[in-house]
This record gives sequence, C-alpha cells and structure tokens, in this order.
Amino acid sequence: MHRPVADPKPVVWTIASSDSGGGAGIQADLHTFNALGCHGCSVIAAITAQNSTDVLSTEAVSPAIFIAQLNCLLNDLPPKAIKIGLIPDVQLLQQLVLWLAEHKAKHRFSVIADPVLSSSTGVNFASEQLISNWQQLLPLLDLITPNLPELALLSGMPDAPVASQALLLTQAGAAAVLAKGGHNPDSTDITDCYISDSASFGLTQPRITTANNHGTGCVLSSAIAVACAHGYPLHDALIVGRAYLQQALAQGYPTGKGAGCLQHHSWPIDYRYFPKLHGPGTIPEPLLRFASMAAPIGLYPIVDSVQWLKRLLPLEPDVIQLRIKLGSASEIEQQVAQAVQLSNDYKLRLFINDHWQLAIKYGAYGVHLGQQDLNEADLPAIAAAGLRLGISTHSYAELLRARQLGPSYIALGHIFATQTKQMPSRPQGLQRLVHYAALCRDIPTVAIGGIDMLRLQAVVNCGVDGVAVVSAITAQTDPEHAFVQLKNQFQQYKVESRYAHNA
Ligand SMILES: Cc1ncc(COP(=O)(O)OP(=O)(O)O)c(N)n1
Ligand SMILES: Cc1ncsc1CCOP(=O)(O)O
Ligand SMILES: [Mg+2]
Repeated sequence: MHRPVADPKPVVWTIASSDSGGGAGIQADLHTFNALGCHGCSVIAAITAQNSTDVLSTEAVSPAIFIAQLNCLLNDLPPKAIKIGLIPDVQLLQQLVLWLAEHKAKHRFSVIADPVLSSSTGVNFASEQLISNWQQLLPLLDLITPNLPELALLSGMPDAPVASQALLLTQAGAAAVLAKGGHNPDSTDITDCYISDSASFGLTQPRITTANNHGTGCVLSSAIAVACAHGYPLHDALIVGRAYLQQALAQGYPTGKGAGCLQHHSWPIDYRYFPKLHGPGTIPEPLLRFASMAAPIGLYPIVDSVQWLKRLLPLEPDVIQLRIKLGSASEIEQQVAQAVQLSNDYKLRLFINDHWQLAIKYGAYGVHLGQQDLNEADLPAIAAAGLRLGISTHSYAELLRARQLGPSYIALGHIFATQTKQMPSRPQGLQRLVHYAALCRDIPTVAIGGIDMLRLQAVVNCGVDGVAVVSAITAQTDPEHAFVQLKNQFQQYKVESRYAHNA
C-alpha cells in the first residue's frame, strides 16, 4: 500500500542523567520530546538511585561510554537541538566542552542547558570544580536556564540583582540567559528574566502551588529545546516552554511519598497557560477596549486605491482594507476620505492600514497596524474614537504582545511566501497557524501572506476567522471574478470545516 511520506520528526538529544523515579532527568526529557513531536535520543552521564523523596546515590558513566554515545548518535541521528541537564562529574563535563567546541559550529544545532547544580529534593551536585567547568561551557550555549541559587553559584555574585547576574553570564559567553524566578518565595506570580545581547524581557505566570513539581527545570529546558528544533526563534521557544511547563504543572499527579510528577500532554494551546510578557513594547494591564468586529471577518481583500474599492465594494466584501504605501500626505488624505465615504455608502466595514489619524478623523470602521506601527500610534485615542483595531503578528512573542493590547482581531502572517511585500521574517506555514489560531479562540484571527484559491481550504481548516489576500485578487486577469470565487469558496470551506470539527 502506498503511504504518504510524513515529515521526519526533528531529532533532539538530552545529555543528562537518569532519574530512577521517572519524574525528572532523562526520563522527563524524553517524555517532553515525545509529547511535543520530536524524536528523543539520550546521552546518559550518570545514573541516580532516586525516588520521590531522595537522591540516594549517583554514579557517573565512564568517559569512554559517554563519548561513545555522543559520537555514535552524531553519525546517524544528528540533532536539531541538544538539551544539557545534570552532569555530576567534572571529567565528563570537560569532555563535553571539548566535544561541543569541535562539533557545534559544523552541525549548527542549538544548545539549551539547565545547569542542575542542586535538585529540588535538596541534594547539592555543585563543587567548585564543577561550577568552573560550567563556566567554560557558557560560550557554547545558546541559552542557559539557571534557577536563582544556580545563577548565584555561576555568577559568583549572589547579592547582585538577578539581571546583573544574568548579564554576567552573557559577558562570560552564553548567548542568552533565562533566570528562573520560581525560587523567589515572596510572590504569587513567577517571573523569569530573559537577557541576551539584543533583548531583555520578563515572562510572568501565576505560581501553581502544588506538591507535584518534580522535574520542572528539566521539562522547561527540554520544551525550549524542542521548540528550537521545530524552528521557532528563541523568544518563541521560551514562550512555548513556559506554556508547556505551566500546563504540565496544572495537570501534575502524585507518585510516592514525596514530590509528585508533571503530566506530559501535548502542544500548549490554552491561553491560560501562556506567560505575560514584560519589557519594551508591552503595556501593562488593564487592557484598552477596542470595539468588536460584530460579525465574522470572512474573505478580506486588501487594496491600494479608491479605484480598487470602487470595483470591489459593489460585490459586498465581508471586510476590506485600504493599504496605501505611496503618495503625498494630501493625496493619501483625499483617498482615505473618499474611501470612508464609499464604505459608508455601501455600509461595509473598511479598515485603514497605517494611517490611524486619518482613520479617526474620517470615522473609518477600523485601523490595521503592524508591530512597528504600534510603537508610534496613539492606541487610547483609537479606542476612544470607537474604531476597531487589527494587529499584525509573525510569532508567539508578537501574538502575546498583541493579545495584551485587546485588539478587535489579530492577523497571523505571513503564512506562505509572498511577492507583495518584502518580509523580514520567514513564512510561518500551516502547522504554526493551527497553533496560533487555537491560542486565539476568544478573538478573531486573519491569516495573510501568499494565500490563493489553491491554498484557501487548507488555511480555513486551520481555524482562522478570516483570510486576507492581495495578489489573489488584484493580480488576476479578472479580479472581480477571482474575488467572488474566493468569497464563495471561503464560505463553503468554513461550513465544511465546522461540520468536520463537530462530526
Ligand atoms: C490583515 C492584515 N494583516 C497584515 C497586514 C500587514 O500590516 P503591517 O505589518 O503593518 O505591514 P504593512 O501592511 O503596513 O506593510 C495588513 N496590512 N493587513
Ligand atoms: C501586507 C502583507 N503583510 C503580510 S503578508 C502581506 C502581503 C500579502 O499579499 P499576498 O496575498 O499577495 O501574498
Ligand atoms: Mg503597517
């Protein structure tokens, strides 16, 4: 029988130690890799005799078998990402430093390290020599995820502010640091602090008070490694990791007499489990209130002139956007004024791209803004004028930032390669669109970028509320016909998709 060839699962390694109790270490890492759609390989550094209350003994493997595991995997199952966990042996850690220095640049895998220097059951794995070897590892790491005691050991500045300690690790060579705030006992929320050369922000979630918390650090770093292996940029990988951990904690279960375990599940899609982002470009709650879309978005043509509006408005688009990129200020103002008048005549919903002051001045239905535009726009003025707001997003980080602003809809793009606009990011593809749309069940979403008649059904099936198109209409020989066909097909695919979901 012919079977379609499935995309290969990305390979992720864990270089860590066995937890005989099954809740942490290699065992937790492999559960996480599997739950998030990767193939997991393991390089075992040590075996611990451990249960839910204690680590009773630890025995490192020989350097020979440690290196043999690394080399044999590299020959056949090269990783997209590596997670490093507990390596309680100086000699093995030294070997790992040399091995990574030899192979990392050539094989271009990401390395995410959780420096397990003490266990949640209170066992201390840290010696001065081990800490100094971890410091040598730093320049080979894309991310290190210490908890506060580990950060203090690695930075050697326990009394300095967390951000200064994390900065010190980046100065020592780590590309990025996620300082985990869970050990700060004072707060009902947990804030992790992210610092790299180019960015710094916080990720905050409510603390889940539970005894079922064994292996949290292992699971977080593994989930981050998986998201890197799937090709998510690091900022997004952190978000996926935090959401996966929160979900696993919320569903944790008791095991022995001590700490229970986390429940491994699947890709997180419930907004409750996602962190709030703090930092440049985010605004604190309470949210602004933008007017709602009132009706589904549907097929959403984007055009660049009043001439185009005159052609399409009589065909009753669900929503339409005027996106003018050329012309003098007075020409643009004239076009916006005419466009709003036309949309009023036809009683149709018109969004103005970028020019939010003109949209307010002439009373358009709404404004569409990109991430850059958000920094310059007066959002409270847009909300106060009763206009709807649509926001472009291209990643989890942008999506969370947009959600925190309470917009009327969120655009998700670009899904496929597009000729219409030069994009700074890579196409997102359908799998990510499914994840993003699922995260926005309570707010309308629009997919955009490279969507045409052939791709329409697959996009609608991802669960979006609308589909925005430019060239699928304006570059066609018969644009009116193309519009009508796309609009009808959209409606039909939406009905079929709902039916399939309810069946
Ligand atoms: C529905 C919709 N989605 C995305 C965009 C892009 O907006 P932006 O990121 O601001 O880029 P420009 O369109 O201004 O080039 C959009 N216009 N509409
Ligand atoms: C404006 C914009 N923003 C993201 S993709 C895009 C262009 C979409 O055009 P097309 O539908 O022709 O790919
Ligand atoms: Mg814009």
